[in-house]
Amino acid sequence: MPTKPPGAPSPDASASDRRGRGRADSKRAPTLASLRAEIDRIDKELVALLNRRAEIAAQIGQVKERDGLEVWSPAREEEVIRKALAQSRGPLPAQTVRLIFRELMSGSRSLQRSLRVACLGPKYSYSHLASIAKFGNAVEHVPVGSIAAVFEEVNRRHVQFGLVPLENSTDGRISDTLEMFARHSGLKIRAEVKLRIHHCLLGKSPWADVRRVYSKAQALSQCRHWLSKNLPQAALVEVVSTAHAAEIAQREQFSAAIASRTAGEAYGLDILAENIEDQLYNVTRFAVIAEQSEAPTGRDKTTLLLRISNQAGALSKVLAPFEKAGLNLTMIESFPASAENLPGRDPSYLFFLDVEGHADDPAVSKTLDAVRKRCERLEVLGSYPRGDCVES
Ligand SMILES: O=C(O)C(=O)C[C@]1(C(=O)O)C=C[C@@H](O)C=C1
Repeated sequence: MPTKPPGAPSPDASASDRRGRGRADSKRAPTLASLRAEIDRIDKELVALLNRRAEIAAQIGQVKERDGLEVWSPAREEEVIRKALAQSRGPLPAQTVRLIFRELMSGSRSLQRSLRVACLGPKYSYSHLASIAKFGNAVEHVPVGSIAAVFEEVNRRHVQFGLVPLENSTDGRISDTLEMFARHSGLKIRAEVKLRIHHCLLGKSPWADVRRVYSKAQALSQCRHWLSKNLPQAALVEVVSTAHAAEIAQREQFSAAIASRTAGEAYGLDILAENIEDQLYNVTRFAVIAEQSEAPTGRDKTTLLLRISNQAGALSKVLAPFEKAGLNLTMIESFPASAENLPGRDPSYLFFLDVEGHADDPAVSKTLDAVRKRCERLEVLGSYPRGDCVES
């Protein structure tokens, strides 16, 4: 039941009652100045506490360096955020608590070591937003020109991590990323980021004058019905990223871009329409790629790449051990093994699978041994903590 604010008249109080009580209460009612003084006192304590926390994080950094441990621990960060959300009784919204703790840990991490993360740019692409959602703002986000370049940057050790899109709930797999994994990239998935995607139509011309709409192929596809209904006259033009589309719309007349609200603000465009994605639930899953994957946390997922012979029943034979062990598969994607196929031979297929659990869990490890015997190639692309969906 809603509680009555202190000093508020009860609904049945008479007007003279209220006038009398109003005079008495005005003596006790907090003033703007007294409330602000209270906030100043709390802020003083908060700043001291935040810095105390940062000092301890810096000490953790020294322990990690001594023991040769990695600075970034996505599992621990998820745990800290989960505990903070469970302890919070409001009135701050959960999303605010999450953002505060994300930035707190981002700043603490940067005291231990400065990190660089490559993602598909330019700035304010959804990959960049996913990188901010995972690492916060106290890392160096390095926007590059293609998904292949993200892999390259990590492989050459120009950055510690890369962020690449894996799949979208409306539009399916991101072939450029799967193809890079298929080419024996040698890199591992270290964490996942599930980002809720809200698209905006951004531009400088009135909606009715828009002749061309630029965006990444997946974003155009996710807004296909909205576009055909609302902008049937416009030509749809695919470009490398949504943020690049925003850059073009900034300088070209009668053009618009489909990108995030943040990209619109960054590139000085008007929001002509928002939330134009066809599906209410439009989530892209990104992978953080690195040289190594994560240790088990008890709440993990493993991504596998399989090459299966082109024979009747081969796939069901390969999947049988998962069923026998009661292991849940959360994704399966087939992909032509074009780089490995030879002319004159039946084409073979690669399969990308997500299985719940960590490759070092005894049940998963035993199952993978059985699966390995039934396929032509099995690669563990990474075991990592399962991520929660976050707003972009
Ligand atoms: O617990 C750790 O390992 C820390 O380094 C501290 C901390 C934090 O600020 O809470 C910072 C960075 C890590 O990625 C995880 C957590």
